[in-house]
Amino acid sequence: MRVVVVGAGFSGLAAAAALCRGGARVVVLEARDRVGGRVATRRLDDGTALDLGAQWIGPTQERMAALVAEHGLTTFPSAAQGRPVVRWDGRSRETPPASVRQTVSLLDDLSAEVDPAAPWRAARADEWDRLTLGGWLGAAAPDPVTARYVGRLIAGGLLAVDPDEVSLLQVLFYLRSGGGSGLLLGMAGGAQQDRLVGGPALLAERMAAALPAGTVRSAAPVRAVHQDGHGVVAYTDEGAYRAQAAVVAVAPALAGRIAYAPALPALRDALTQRMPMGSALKLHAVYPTPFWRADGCSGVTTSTDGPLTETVDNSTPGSTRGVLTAFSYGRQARELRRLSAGRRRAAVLAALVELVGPAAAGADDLVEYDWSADEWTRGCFCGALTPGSWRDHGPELRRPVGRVYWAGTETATRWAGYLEGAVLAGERAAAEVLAHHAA
Ligand SMILES: Cc1cc2nc3c(=O)[nH]c(=O)nc-3n(C[C@H](O)[C@H](O)[C@H](O)COP(=O)(O)OP(=O)(O)OC[C@H]3O[C@@H](n4cnc5c(N)ncnc54)[C@H](O)[C@@H]3O)c2cc1C
Ligand SMILES: [Mg+2]
Repeated sequence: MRVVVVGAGFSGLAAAAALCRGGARVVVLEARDRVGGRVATRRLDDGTALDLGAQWIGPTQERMAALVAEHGLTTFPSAAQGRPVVRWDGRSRETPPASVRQTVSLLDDLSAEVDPAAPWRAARADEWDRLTLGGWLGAAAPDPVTARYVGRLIAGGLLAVDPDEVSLLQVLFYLRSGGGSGLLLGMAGGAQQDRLVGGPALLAERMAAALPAGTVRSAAPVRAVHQDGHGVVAYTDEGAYRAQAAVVAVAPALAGRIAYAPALPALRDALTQRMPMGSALKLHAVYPTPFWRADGCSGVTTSTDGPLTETVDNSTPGSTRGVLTAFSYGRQARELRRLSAGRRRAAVLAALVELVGPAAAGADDLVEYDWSADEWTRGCFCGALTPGSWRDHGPELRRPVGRVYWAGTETATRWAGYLEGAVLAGERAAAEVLAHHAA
């Protein structure tokens, strides 16, 4: 059997490997001139490596751990020594008040009622999907500052959206899919625990290299997918690829930009119109040294206000330079995007000064990459359904359309939105193809 995979991100690469193991002949068509999708490494002239896209893996992300080992790579723990700073309504403290833990625990409790494979079946699904996280926090959080902080951390930190543009149900799904807030928000013991030596782009390259020679065609954007009773044809600018089945391993927002013949069923197409990509900016401030460590600070900050929701010490072992990586989400990221590069740099450095002290003004460099402006990603970290969309459109996330199967991290039921979810989704789609079409 011949199968065409659209997209050589982690999901497409994992699907291709699983299909090959199952005896299929596979071609992976990738729009970019590189594999990996939402991962990329930038090397500074002194060798300091910056992960512009995904970078962390952690406990319970078993497929990623296995792939790292299988492809001869290793991890190192994220830097976490020293005191964190919580910027709370204009003042600095070391930990957030107990009201934060209480409010996040309420979310964890509610998420226990959501099956990540079918969130629309939760007893209170309709109520929770009508309500935005911001609306829920307004009533459930004990005070407005707690509401703001939790909104920024959960809607922003997890989905890169504003609390007012995401439903409570979507948030509960996401919390459940990643195993709860303790895992999702954690550095040591959580999703931000480890980084890959050489960066995740290197793993993607090795996954591609392990496929039979010639499997991956890069610089081959798929413009159209046609199907009939006999097979599918994927059209690129260079040629047509025939197969028995196709796995589309891109986010729904991008899958919807491909032309299908026959046209997609109404509900499936409507799903692609209701799952916008998040709005995160990941910015790396590069310093001669990690100066914050001398003050006993970890470089890990969170805040209730300002353009940056969180920062981490992202310095790399082997480099003497200090890297402070900052994240801006939703509306704050959109406001930063509207500024000129010079003004954005000034705004980011001013925010860093407030978080870690005056030395933050002396950055050698501020390295940014805007995934929202990248035509083959269009936003990050992932896509999320808009409020009110789960009941009618959620069931279409993984439902095949004839010979076309859907992968990509957005379709995962475990670790959706993460590299782990991407791999699991690719392997699930591959299993569906192998089960329905004779090898
Ligand atoms: C800044 C940032 C930070 C992140 N941090 C983390 C993290 O620390 N840990 C974590 O686990 N996850 C993180 N994520 C999320 C993670 O990157 C994604 O979940 C994962 O990479 C998604 O993989 P995918 O294969 O589903 O999609 P993608 O990586 O988007 O792959 C899709 C591929 O399809 C290609 N493509 C698109 N359209 C077409 C077309 N028409 N024809 C052919 N090819 C096409 C794209 O070029 C791309 O290569 C982060 C993401 C970003 C951007
Ligand atoms: Mg992919």
